[in-house]
Amino acid sequence: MSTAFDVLMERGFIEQTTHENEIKEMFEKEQVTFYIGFDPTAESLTAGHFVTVMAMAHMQQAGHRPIALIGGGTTMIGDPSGKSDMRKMMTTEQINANAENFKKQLSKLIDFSDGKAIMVNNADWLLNINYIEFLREVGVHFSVNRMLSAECYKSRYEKGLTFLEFNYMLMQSYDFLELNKKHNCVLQLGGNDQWSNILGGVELIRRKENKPAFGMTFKLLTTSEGKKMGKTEKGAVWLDPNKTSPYDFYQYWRNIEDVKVKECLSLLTFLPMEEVNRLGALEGAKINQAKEVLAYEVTKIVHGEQEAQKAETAAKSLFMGGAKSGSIPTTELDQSIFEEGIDIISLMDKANLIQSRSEARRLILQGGVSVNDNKVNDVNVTITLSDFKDDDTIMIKKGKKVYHQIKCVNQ
Ligand SMILES: N[C@@H](Cc1ccc(O)cc1)C(=O)O
Repeated sequence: MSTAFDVLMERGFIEQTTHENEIKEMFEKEQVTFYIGFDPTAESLTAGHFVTVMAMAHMQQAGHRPIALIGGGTTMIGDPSGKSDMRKMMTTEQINANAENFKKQLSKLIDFSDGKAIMVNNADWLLNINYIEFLREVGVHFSVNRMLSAECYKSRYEKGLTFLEFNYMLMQSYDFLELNKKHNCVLQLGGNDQWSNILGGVELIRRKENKPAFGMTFKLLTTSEGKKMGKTEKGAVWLDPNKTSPYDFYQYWRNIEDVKVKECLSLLTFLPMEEVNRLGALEGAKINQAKEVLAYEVTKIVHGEQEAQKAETAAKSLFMGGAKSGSIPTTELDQSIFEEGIDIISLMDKANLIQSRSEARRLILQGGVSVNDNKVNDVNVTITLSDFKDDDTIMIKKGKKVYHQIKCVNQ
């Protein structure tokens, strides 16, 4: 029997664990109550939160009990972990409104019926803390020297870390202690940027209560350039359909970089690993099949099957509609060119789509060129025979409106 730990490990979620062997053993023996915190700093959860939500869902499916903590109290402070600037201070009204949205979204993704999961808001205990009592009970267990060397604050020393934010770690640690006492919560999970905050809570419970407590962090999804995934030129990819339409949401995953497809299938869908491995091994033009499955599955989880189907149909018909209308300018090129392979810029040049190679390069880097509905991310990408569809054509899209067909002919 594979445990929740095995599942998360096999799917590539786990980045760091505090006590790996004990955690493994615990997962084998008992139902574990664990928690993940979400600070309602915006109107909606984002694609960035989605990895941790998926981990929560896998844990729940394996029979463990999630606590989703909404950080109504911690958001009053603002987590400085990994941030180069201090966040704008938010009003209580903003925080409460966002918290309501977070609750609704989480309730769609995790099963909260019959106590199978618990939702809490740390405003309920943090807002009433007595300063002196808190310092004597909690503050006494934290070493300022150690806190100053924590990885998560490194990026802040240039611009300065305020005392307000410096307290954040203690607040999050206190949450874990509170949940440990109230709900017997023994494990905190989170993105890898949360490692120091999680460690703070683990050590607080161990010192103050003399009880076991554990922490584990997950991989953060990044692009091949190391930037946070789930962001577009227009901003974050939101889970709220009013902020990012199910169609745009679908298209984001449909146009993901080739090298990220397998990782996303593994972390963001429930497909069995055999299927993830099969799809992840597809190459050349076939990788588009894998991207279609990814986009469909992620959209289904977040927006439901109907919206996923609609988005898929719309994406396909937009592309096919363009291709079939007949009015699309077409350039015929000999098959030998594609047997050898031709780089995208030279191909666009042959089709008279560009004034200069530097224009083409700029366009591609801005994400303004796609081939067969796949964004070209690399100026050196080579087009070969395998990119052609059954009717010997490929579609190049330049900017928002210019479609151009390349027909492969055998002269
Ligand atoms: N600090 C976490 C959110 C969080 C808040 C309170 C907690 O107890 C745990 C986690 C984040 O920024 O993502």
